[in-house]
Amino acid sequence: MAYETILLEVDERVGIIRLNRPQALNALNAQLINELNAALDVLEADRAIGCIILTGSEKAFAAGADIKAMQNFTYPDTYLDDYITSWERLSRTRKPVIAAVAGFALGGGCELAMMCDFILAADTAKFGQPEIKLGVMPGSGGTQRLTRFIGKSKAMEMCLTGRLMDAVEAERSGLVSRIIPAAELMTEALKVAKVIAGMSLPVAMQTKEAVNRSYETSLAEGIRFERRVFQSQFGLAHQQEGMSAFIEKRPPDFKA
Ligand SMILES: CC(C)=CC(=O)SCCNC(=O)CCNC(=O)[C@H](O)C(C)(C)COP(=O)(O)OP(=O)(O)OC[C@H]1O[C@@H](n2cnc3c(N)ncnc32)[C@H](O)[C@@H]1OP(=O)(O)O
Repeated sequence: MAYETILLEVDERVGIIRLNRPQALNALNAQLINELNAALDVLEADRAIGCIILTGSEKAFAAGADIKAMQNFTYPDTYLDDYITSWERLSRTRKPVIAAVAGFALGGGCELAMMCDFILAADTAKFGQPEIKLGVMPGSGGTQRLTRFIGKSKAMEMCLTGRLMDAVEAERSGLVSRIIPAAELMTEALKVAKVIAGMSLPVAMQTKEAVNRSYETSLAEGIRFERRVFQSQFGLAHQQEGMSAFIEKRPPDFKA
């Protein structure tokens, strides 16, 4: 497939998807979401890929849903076409996904970043859910995920006022895992992604699934799930390889 609004590249076992509508600060329209979803399908189907990075430009990860495209939508348009549901494809990605965010991650852009497994933020990053200023509310998980990340009080303030949060506040609040100088963001993201891609792919995917389970279930149920999956990993050759490598004082080779 030829992509126009994203760039897709592979570096060793890492798939890098770069949102690429610079003239509109990567505003998210149907074409971009379709291309993003198609790229995710490609990377998920390729067993050589162990981790995915989603990133944007220096100025904007994504400035939100394309306001010009949705300005004249009617309620039947949004309801009958189930507007925005297709954006959730990212949250169903089974392989680990890192968001590398520089500049604006607003509205749907912040929501896409939160659908990733963790966020590495450049010191230039700015997060926010300013939809209320447009007369609507977040529609792609913002009210739910932001609240889980940073707690009710801060999420409520951000969603009700549209206030933006800088990288320092985002790190302090638990929205991002780390702040990185903007010039080093992609180098560092790639380094982290390669570490993950060097692990056993099934174990990394199961670990992701188990951590995500903690959002959706009781503690007892989550721990039962973790225990069953952990026990099943003793059926993988990668368990033998990982533990033998430790004992033999050599790096593990999880490629096979
Ligand atoms: C409602 C749902 C479901 C989800 C949403 O995400 S709603 C959108 C939420 N996002 C926003 O409200 C942010 C809108 N953008 C801005 O406030 C500003 O663009 C900015 C603060 C991010 C950057 O300001 P700056 O002055 O540096 O740049 P601009 O001149 O404003 O933008 C450059 C260029 O990009 C177009 N742009 C920016 N954001 C969007 C967007 N979300 N949709 C469509 N187009 C966008 C902007 O119009 C301008 O284009 P022109 O040069 O053609 O005017």
